[in-house]
Amino acid sequence: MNSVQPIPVVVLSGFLGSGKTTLLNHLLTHRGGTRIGVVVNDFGSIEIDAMAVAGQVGDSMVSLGGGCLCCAVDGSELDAYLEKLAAPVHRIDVIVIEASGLAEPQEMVRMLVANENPAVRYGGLVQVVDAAEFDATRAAHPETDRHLAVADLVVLNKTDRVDAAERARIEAELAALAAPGTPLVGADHGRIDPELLFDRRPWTETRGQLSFEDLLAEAGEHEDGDHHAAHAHATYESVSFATDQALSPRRFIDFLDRRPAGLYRIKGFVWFGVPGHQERYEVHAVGRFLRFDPGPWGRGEPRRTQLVLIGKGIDGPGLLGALEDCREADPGRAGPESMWGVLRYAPRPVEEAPAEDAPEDPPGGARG
Ligand SMILES: Nc1nc2c(ncn2[C@@H]2O[C@H](COP(=O)(O)OP(=O)(O)OP(=O)(O)O)[C@@H](O)[C@H]2O)c(=O)[nH]1
Repeated sequence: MNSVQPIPVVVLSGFLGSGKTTLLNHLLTHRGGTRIGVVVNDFGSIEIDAMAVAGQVGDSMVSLGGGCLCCAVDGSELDAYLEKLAAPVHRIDVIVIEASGLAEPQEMVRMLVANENPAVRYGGLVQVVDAAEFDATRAAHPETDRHLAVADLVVLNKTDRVDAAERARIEAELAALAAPGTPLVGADHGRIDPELLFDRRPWTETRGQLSFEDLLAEAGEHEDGDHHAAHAHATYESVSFATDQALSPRRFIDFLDRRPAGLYRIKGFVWFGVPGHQERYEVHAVGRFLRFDPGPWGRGEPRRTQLVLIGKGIDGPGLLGALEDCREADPGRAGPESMWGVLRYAPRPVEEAPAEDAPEDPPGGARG
């Protein structure tokens, strides 16, 4: 059985000039030891420094050429690019697609969800909004509202260009346009915490020996850390939860369904212990987007649940209490139907999985 987890593919969408490239540059320079694969329309605006620091120049960078990504590339072409990026030799941890400012994000999401390559998985849709141009963009491009409705995370960028009252007004409008519970993050020059989108590996985890490039990037991180990165981190809170008891799949899904909008990200793994579903379920939530990836436990690895929750203005003790209430003392008695809620958010069973471990047909797709 293949224990390598599929690489999440995050789509960065937003109207022309909203700040997608700026945000992508920020992610590239604050990625820690994480290796980011990038798919963009053109490299013109990606800072060469960021690319060099990220060690992404060369084969793992893929340009789709000019024009609108969705229109210019059909599904099979995108699949080929993703396959190239996902080749084990690149050791890519996350792929970010910067959709052209004119792209229909739904189309991109559809292509990714339909992608049959087991090496990648759809990882959520981030919609970047220009605070200063919000009204003008909506008036000229009514499809903006539709794009907001399908976003998993909304980034209100260019907050430096509006005053507090204007920002509050736009935030209220965005909350009404986005699906209920969609988190909204404010940003100045795209400076969001990269942890909202992917796990940042520490340098030591990915490198045996630091190369010159790594040292350069590390120095850059520390230098910058005093300003942007540290600032971004300071505005978020994170809470950790761990238990050796199994979690009730029904209660955990209920917890996730009711998660507050300020809870931007959840990552970790869960042990449900339900007969036929003894795998380790990796959980990954970005905003409203939710995904479970079942996989094998390591040899001798204790069965347990470990989660990190990241958000702003979240009630840490309340969340931990709610997670404690999800614990299940006797998971062996649960029927397979108790897993349906979880399996709705899991990918199709992998072919190599032993028959007795293969999940039943889930009653829905993997989209949250
Ligand atoms: N004042 C201000 N300017 C910003 C901010 N974010 C980005 N910009 C500027 O806005 C312009 C457009 O930003 P980009 O990151 O290129 O936007 P984009 O969405 O990638 O643009 P397209 O590729 O044309 O769709 C650039 O001049 C940025 O420097 C911000 O938060 N505040």
